[in-house]
Amino acid sequence: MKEIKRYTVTSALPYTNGPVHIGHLAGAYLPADIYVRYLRAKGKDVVFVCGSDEHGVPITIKAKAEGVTPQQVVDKYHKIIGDSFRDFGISFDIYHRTSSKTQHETASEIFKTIYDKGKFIEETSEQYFDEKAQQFLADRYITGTCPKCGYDKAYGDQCENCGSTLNATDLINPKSTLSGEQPIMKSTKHWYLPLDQYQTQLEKYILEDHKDWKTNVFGQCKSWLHQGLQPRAVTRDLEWGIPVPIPGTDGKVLYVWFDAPIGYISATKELFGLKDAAWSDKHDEYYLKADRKPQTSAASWEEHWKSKDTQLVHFIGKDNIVFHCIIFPAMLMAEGSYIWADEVPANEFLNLESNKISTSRNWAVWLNDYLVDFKDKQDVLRYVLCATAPETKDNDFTWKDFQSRNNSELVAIFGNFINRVVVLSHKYFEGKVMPMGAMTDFDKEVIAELQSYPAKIGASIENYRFREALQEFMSLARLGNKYLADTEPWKLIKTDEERVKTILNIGLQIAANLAVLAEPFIPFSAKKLASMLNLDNVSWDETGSIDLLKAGHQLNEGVLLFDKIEDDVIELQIKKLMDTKEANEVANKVTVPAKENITFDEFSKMDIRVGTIISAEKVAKTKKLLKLTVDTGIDQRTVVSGIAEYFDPESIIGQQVSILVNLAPREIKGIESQGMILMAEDADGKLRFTAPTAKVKNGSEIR
Ligand SMILES: Nc1ncnc2c1ncn2[C@@H]1O[C@H](COP(=O)(O)OP(=O)(O)OP(=O)(O)O)[C@@H](O)[C@H]1O
Ligand SMILES: [Zn+2]
Repeated sequence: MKEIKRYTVTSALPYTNGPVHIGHLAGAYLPADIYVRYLRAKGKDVVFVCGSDEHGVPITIKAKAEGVTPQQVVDKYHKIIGDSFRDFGISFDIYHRTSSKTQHETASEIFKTIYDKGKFIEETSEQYFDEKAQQFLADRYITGTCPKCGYDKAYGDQCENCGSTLNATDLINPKSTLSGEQPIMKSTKHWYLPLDQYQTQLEKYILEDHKDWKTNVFGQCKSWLHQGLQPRAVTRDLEWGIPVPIPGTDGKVLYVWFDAPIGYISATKELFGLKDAAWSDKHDEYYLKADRKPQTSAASWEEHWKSKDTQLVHFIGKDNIVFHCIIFPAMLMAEGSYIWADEVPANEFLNLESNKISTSRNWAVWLNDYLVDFKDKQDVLRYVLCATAPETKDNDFTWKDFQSRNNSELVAIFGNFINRVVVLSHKYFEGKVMPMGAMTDFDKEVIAELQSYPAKIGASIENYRFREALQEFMSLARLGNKYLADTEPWKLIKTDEERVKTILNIGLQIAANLAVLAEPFIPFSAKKLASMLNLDNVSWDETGSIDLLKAGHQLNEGVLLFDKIEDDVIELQIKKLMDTKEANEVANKVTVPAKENITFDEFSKMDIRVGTIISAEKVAKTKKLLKLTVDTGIDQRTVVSGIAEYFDPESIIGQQVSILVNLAPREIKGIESQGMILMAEDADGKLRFTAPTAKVKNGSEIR
């Protein structure tokens, strides 16, 4: 085990083609933030860096679609994303961006070093070219069928269905996303990182030295290495990006995945460069903390990237594993002077109400929207996303679960305990901490349990088991709640005030411990609680003690930490999602092609009439069927119709309908159905009656 002197913690650079959603948070940002806040509370040296990933094809596609420049696209989302991270309490030391000068310099320098060492392969090859757009088609400029899984919307660099990393030339039936045309082949020169030459070194690095990585991460790496690594192009024929830093390469830029991870390095560089003079000038631009410089004694950014005693930790989602565990380390191996990731605690994916979160389909809970709709409730989302984080397998976020975790855990357990102990202290002892008297055996048991929590929570965090850590934390809140419920100070106050002093002292010590231990998870509430308790500057290592608040210490007024979230608030969010779903269905619905021609005689065989529904009831034990009685003008007959999901029986009595009366009767669920009601099916799948625009006599023929 290496001795760790300092930590460099990174979260995946969010791609600036949209705001951040709850999937991003659960995958790469919230766990990192919890980890870093914990390290800070432990007094460790740490920098936490991130920034916007601003290059690459999707940005240029978006810019084109919106009629603006790529720079305008990234400026817009850099601000939306940066603001929302800050307001959500993601405590980056710097939120940088890859379009910055420092990034251009750093990425160019690293490329140049590898180039000068002769470690790239230079190769002219045939690449797809769109003749209409006069452009080479890299990455997302080309789509086609994935050769691995057959998905027909795979991109030139990756299949989002099976997760395979692809080369554009692997695609079956390639099409340009610029013109929709089939591209031609044209030769062009590119630089390749020969990953195959690093195979042995990577195998040792991962398969031998990092058997401790999370199973999902280790498993993916193993399968990559097992397949055998191939050289990978690290340049592209594009305008938007970091120009290839060698002469005669006009119109070529660095591949976005070569550029992006270097963003972590340049962010750290920028941070250290700003330490003095420029510190206050750059607060807004880089989301620096006015009140807190990074907690590190390192003299330069290099110590955080080149020292063997630095622990480098990348927080990412599962689709980024190969880039962080194989490609980025291989780049740094080729460069030669950097350390490689020590830990890559990648998460699986969070889904939303059983569907994959998607920026393009607007199936997401957007952080910037959440912060408006749930003002001052950052901690509720932080709590729920941590409690349900997809640490070992994909997981689902639902609004009902969000509501119930708030109401039955945060409000009913944690909030309730804090409220009781603070309110009672004010009521009985003017908000003063009373001295501890004789302890009962139960008191001693509770205190012993309290003492075990900081180490348990800490160990879970250090092992990247944030859900478990949060559960331990809540167990301590539960312990506090139970302690008061069992000792019932509100009853004892009439007979034994001395005993109540001890009970509330113990209760307040638990509350004070919770204030410190809560900080990594729910920092806004931790701060409120600490201020209620008039508690400051307690470090993680001081917790577990029953001496955090001295006898005679004055508490401040109590405030509620959490409040109940009502049904209507949740229903509104669910409705938003339903509206999105409907809009997507309508957008995706293709009109069914026309059927084959028929003769007039064939048409005339159908006897369609106008009738009126005169009674309707649900068919027992079915979801879809209604039993209708229809006055057809000829007779009154029974029709079984599959419309129960769309209409209440009572609401359709009196409705005029079109009915095919000479359809041969048939038995449905034991009822003879004599005819068929004609319905129109809308794009969203909803059924509507087809009826004359004004009332007509029952039995009128439709011809
Ligand atoms: N649903 C999700 N669950 C967990 N992690 C996710 C999810 N979606 C994205 N991530 C992670 O968030 C980080 C930033 O993602 P990035 O900006 O690259 O967006 P993305 O993966 O293209 O997502 P989207 O397609 O939804 O915009 C990455 O590490 C990615 O793995
Ligand atoms: Zn695929």
